[in-house]
Amino acid sequence: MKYISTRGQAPTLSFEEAMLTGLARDGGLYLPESIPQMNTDDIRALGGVSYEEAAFRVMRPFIGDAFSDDEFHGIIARAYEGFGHAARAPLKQLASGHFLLELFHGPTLAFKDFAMQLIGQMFELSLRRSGNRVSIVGATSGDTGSAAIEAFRGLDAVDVFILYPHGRVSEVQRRQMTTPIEANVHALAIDGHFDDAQARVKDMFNDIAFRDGVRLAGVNSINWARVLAQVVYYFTSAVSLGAPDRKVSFTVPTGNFGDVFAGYIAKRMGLPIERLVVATNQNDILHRCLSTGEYRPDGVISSISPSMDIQVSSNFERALYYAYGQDGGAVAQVMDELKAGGFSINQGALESLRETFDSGRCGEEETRATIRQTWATSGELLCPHSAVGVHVAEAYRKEGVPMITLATAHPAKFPAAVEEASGIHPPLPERMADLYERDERMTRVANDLGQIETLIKERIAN
Ligand SMILES: Cc1ncc(COP(=O)(O)O)c(C=O)c1O
Ligand SMILES: N[C@@H](CCOP(=O)(O)O)C(=O)O
Repeated sequence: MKYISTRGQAPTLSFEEAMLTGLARDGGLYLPESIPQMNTDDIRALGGVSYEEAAFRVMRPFIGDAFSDDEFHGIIARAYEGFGHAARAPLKQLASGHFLLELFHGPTLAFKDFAMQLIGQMFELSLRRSGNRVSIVGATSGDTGSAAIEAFRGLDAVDVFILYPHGRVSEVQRRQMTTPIEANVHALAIDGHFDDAQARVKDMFNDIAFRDGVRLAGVNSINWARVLAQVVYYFTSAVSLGAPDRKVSFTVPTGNFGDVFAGYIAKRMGLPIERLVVATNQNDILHRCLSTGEYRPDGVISSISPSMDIQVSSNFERALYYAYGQDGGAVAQVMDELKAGGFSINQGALESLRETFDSGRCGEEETRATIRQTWATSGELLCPHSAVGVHVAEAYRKEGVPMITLATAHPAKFPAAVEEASGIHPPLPERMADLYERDERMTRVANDLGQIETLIKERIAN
C-alpha cells in the first residue's frame, strides 16, 4: 500500500513513512493510493468480534508491511486495554431511530484517544526498531493535545510539543496537558486561536531545514494513521445496527474534518452509509461552504464547544481531493487561494461533496438547550460538542435509516458549560479525581514561528 499527497508533488511513501512524516513535503496531506474494499460478508463478519479484532480487520489492508500480524494485534491490544468500557465504543439509544456513539471512555475522555493511543504504540515500536528519535509537534484546541501527551509521555525516543491557544481551552483540558511531570512533555500556550497554532505547526513542517534538523513528526489528523484509526468505529457501530443489510447515517461534531472524513473513508471502503452530516458550532465555515460553495475564513469566535472553534479545517483538503477527481493540481490551487483569503469550490466538486455530506449549525443557546433536553428525556449528559451533533442530527433523521451521532467527549471535560446548561455537575472519573490539585507546568509563547522553533531546538538540545 502506497501513500500519495493531496497536492501531487511529494514523494510516494509507505504507511510507516507516512505515519512518521506527518505533513507531505508539498504541504499536502497523505492518502492511500487506492482504498481497500470490504465486501458485505467481510462487514457482516465484524458482528461477532471484539472491538480490537474489528480494528485489526478494518485497518490491516492499509498498513502494508509496517508491522507483522502479531505485532499489529499487540499494538491494538495495548492501545485499548486502558479504556474504561469493555465495548470501547458503546452505542446508546437516545430516541427511536437515534443513537449516540460514546467515544469518550479512553484515558483523556475524548474520541482522540482511539487514534492517539494506537499511534503511540505504533511510533514506539517503529522508533525502537530504527533507533531514531523524533520531535512531535501538535496543535490543539484542547483534546488532541491532551490525548497526544497521554500517549507519548515518558517515551524515550520522543519529545512532544503541544501548542494550545492560551485561555481558550477548558480547565480540565489545560490541566491534562500541563500536569504530566515527564521531561519529554512540553505544553506551549500560544497567544492566539487554534487556527494560529495549526498554522505554525504547518509552517514548521514547511521549513524543511528545521523539519529535518529536529526530525519533526506530527500527530494532528494531518497524520493519516490518526484518520485510519477513527474509521473503525464507523464499522462497529453500523454493524451493530444491522449493516451491511441496513443503511445508517452519521452526524459528526466537526472542526478539523478528521472524524467525519474517517466516515467518508468507511463509506468508500464499502460500508453502507446513507448520509454523513457535518455538525458545526457557531464557527460554521464548513456548513456555509457546503451550502454555498464558498470557503472564506472570517475569524474564530470562542464558544462553549471550544474544541470545534476552528475556521481553517485541515482535513477538508482530503475531501476536496476526492471531490476534484483526485486532481492534486486543482487542490494545490485552491489551497493557494485559501492562503490569500478563501476559495470557491467549482460546481462539479460541490455536487460531488453533496452526494455524501449534509451539514448544519448549532448556536450557543441551542447547544445549552440540547444538553438540558437530552438529559431530561434520555438521562444522557452530553458534552457541548456532542450536543452540537445531537441538535443538528434532528434535522436529518429519516424513517427507516438509523442516525448515529458521535459523542466526542465526556461531559466532565467541560463541567462549567454542562452545569450551566443542565444544573448537573459532571464529576471526573475516579482515576483523575485529583487533577485540580496537581501542579501545572507550561510555557507561554508568542504567535511567532522563529521563537517557537528556537524554543524547540533548545529543549531538545538539553
Ligand atoms: C470533543 C471534540 N469534538 C469534535 C471535534 C471535531 O473533530 P474533527 O476536528 O475531527 O472534526 C473535536 C476536535 O477535533 C473535539 O475535540
Ligand atoms: N479539536 C482538535 C483540533 C485538532 O484536530 P486534529 O484532529 O487535527 O488533531 C483538538 O481538540 O485539538
